[in-house]
Amino acid sequence: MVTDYKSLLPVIDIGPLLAKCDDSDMADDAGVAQVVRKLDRACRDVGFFYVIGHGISEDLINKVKEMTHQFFQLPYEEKLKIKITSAGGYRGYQRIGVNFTSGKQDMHEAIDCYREFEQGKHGDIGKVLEGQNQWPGNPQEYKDVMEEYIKLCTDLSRNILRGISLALGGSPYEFEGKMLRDPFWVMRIIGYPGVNQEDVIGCGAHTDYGLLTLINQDDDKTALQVKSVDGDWIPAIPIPGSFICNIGDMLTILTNGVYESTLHKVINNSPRYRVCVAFFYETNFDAEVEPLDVFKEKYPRKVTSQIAKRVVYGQHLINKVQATFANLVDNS
Ligand SMILES: N=C(N)NCCCC[C@H](N)C(=O)O
Ligand SMILES: O=C(O)CCC(=O)C(=O)O
Ligand SMILES: [Fe+2]
Repeated sequence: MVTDYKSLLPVIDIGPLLAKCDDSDMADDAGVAQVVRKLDRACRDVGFFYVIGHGISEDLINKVKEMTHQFFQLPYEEKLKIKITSAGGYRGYQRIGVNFTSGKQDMHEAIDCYREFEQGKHGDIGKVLEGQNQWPGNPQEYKDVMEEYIKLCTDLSRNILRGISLALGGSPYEFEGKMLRDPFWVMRIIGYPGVNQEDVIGCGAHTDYGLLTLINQDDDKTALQVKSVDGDWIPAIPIPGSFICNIGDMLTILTNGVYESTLHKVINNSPRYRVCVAFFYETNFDAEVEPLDVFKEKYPRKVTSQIAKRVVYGQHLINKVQATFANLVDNS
C-alpha cells in the first residue's frame, strides 16, 4: 500500500512501539528496537516522518478534515463570530492575511486553539494567551470531536516520544520528567485557498515551537514542503490515514542539538482548497527548557542551530505569537 506513494520522507509503522509502550522493558523487544532505529534515522536525517500504525481511526482523522472544510466554506460573517483577538488570548478565527511569517503575509485562514488554563496560572507570560477557545458552532459536533481528537493526539505524541527517548539512548521516559509533567498543547486548524501559482506562499518557512507536531492534511493535494540537509525542498506527499510528524524547537534544546527542528513551508499550488489540522505537543508552559543531563553527557553540543541553549517555553511561544499577529487590530 504505502509504497504506492513514492514518499521521499521516511514512513514509520509505530504499531510495535505502541504495543509495548506501557512496559518499562519495552527496549528489549525486537519490534520496538526496529521502530526505534527508524525514529533515530528519521530524526537525524530530516526531522520529518510519516507515522502509520498509530491506532487513531481513519474515520476520525477524515471527520476532522471534513468538518474543517465545512467550517471554512461558511460565509465570512459566520466565521467572524469566533474572531481572534489579542484580548481573548489570540484564540479563534483569523482571516486570510492576518498571519505573518518572517514579516510576510501568509495565504491562509485558520482557527488557533491553545490548552486552556486558569487565570494567573502562568503569570505575566501566560496572560497573553489567557482566554477560552472559540470552537465553531457549525458543524455542531465540532468541539466534541476535536476534544476527543486532542486527547488521542496527546497520548500518541507521548508514546512516540518514548520511542524517540530510546532512540537517543535514554530510558523511555526522558521526556516525562519535570519539564514535561503538565504538557501544553496548541492546535491550528488551517485552510489554504487554491491559487494555482507557485509564488503565493500559504505559510512561510518556519520551524515549529514545541516538542512534536502531528499533521493531518488533505489526501489529494501536495502543499507542505520540508527543507532537507542538502537545502532542497522535499514535498510531503499525503499518505491517507497517516500523520506527518516533525520535531520542534524544544526537542532541539532538550537533545542538545542532536535532533533539530526542520524548516518547512506550505504552497498550495493547486486550484482546490486545502485543509490541514496541526496538533502541537509541547513541554509544560512554564518549563525552563535546557538540554537534559542524560543527553549532555552523551552528546557534546553540535552548534548548528539558531535556537538558544535555554528558553522558557511559554516565552518562546508568545514571542512567536506576537510576531505572527503584530498587525492584529482587535476592533477591525
Ligand atoms: N505553532 C506553529 N508552529 N505555528 C506555525 C504558524 C505559522 C508560522 C508563524 N507565523 C511564525 O512566524 O512562526
Ligand atoms: O499546512 C501544513 O501542512 C503545515 C502547517 C504548519 O506547518 C504549521 O501550522 O505549523
Ligand atoms: Fe509548522
